[in-house]
Amino acid sequence: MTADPFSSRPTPGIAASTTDLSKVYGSGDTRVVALDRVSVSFREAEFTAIMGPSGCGKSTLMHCAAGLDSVSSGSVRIGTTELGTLGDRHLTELRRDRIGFIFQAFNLLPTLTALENITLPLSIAGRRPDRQWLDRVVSMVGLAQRLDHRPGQLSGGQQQRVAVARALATRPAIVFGDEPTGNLDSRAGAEVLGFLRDSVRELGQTVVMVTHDPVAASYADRVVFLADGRLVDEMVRPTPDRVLDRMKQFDTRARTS
Ligand SMILES: Nc1ncnc2c1ncn2[C@@H]1O[C@H](COP(=O)(O)OP(=O)(O)OP(=O)(O)O)[C@@H](O)[C@H]1O
Repeated sequence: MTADPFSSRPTPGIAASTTDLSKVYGSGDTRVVALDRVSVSFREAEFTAIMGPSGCGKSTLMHCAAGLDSVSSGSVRIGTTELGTLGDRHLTELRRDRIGFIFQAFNLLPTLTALENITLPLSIAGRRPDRQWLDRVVSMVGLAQRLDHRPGQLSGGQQQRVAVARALATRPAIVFGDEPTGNLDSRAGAEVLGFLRDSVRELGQTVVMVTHDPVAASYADRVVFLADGRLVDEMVRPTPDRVLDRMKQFDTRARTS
């Protein structure tokens, strides 16, 4: 019998989850265990930051959870759908229709206007934009006056706002950001983080963001900490100082072990 990815019951309020997720790169001398049996849930309408020392597996976790990378063992769910049961075509459709992505590099198409970039995922999917939703997203990120501009005519912060609006345009089940403010100065970064938080508070979006910046993490509702490929801690209602203190413990441990 073929496994039906839609058959099993979802856990209410969970937008995405991993169960005993492991990811191993290479083999023999070059074998790296990037993730070691990580089980984590991302609740709906919650903003989660993933933190931890460099090389601890943050990006790998995000890429596996978003179906951008294969897993070595364990499972990943987006809503009710277990990604391991999907073939390539269904996985591509799921990424396109149900996941929004924001990367450090804005990844906008230079020849398209801001509006065309924002609606591109919908155009590719052959979907009509939900006008009301689009208007809310565009006004939330403050781009109403810039929709006809091309990326080259926008500042870095404005370009990343276009990328945020593009990620939200399809009204995805979950938005994943990999260091979304990594290329921005602190003011533009704060704006983008504010918009991500607003998308959670005002629009009920679910956002998961990888960051190394305690200030960025403090915009989240919850921070999960990875170390050496394992989930080691979590913090609710983080502040920059508390996150910084927690990160310092990793540094101390690394120096004394
Ligand atoms: N394609 C790959 N091939 C081999 N090893 C990899 C690959 N991608 C990542 N790794 C290794 O897996 C581990 C986790 O990498 P990952 O990029 O997820 O860490 P990270 O926490 O995001 O790091 P950083 O904060 O420095 O970006 C690291 O040891 C890394 O060297």
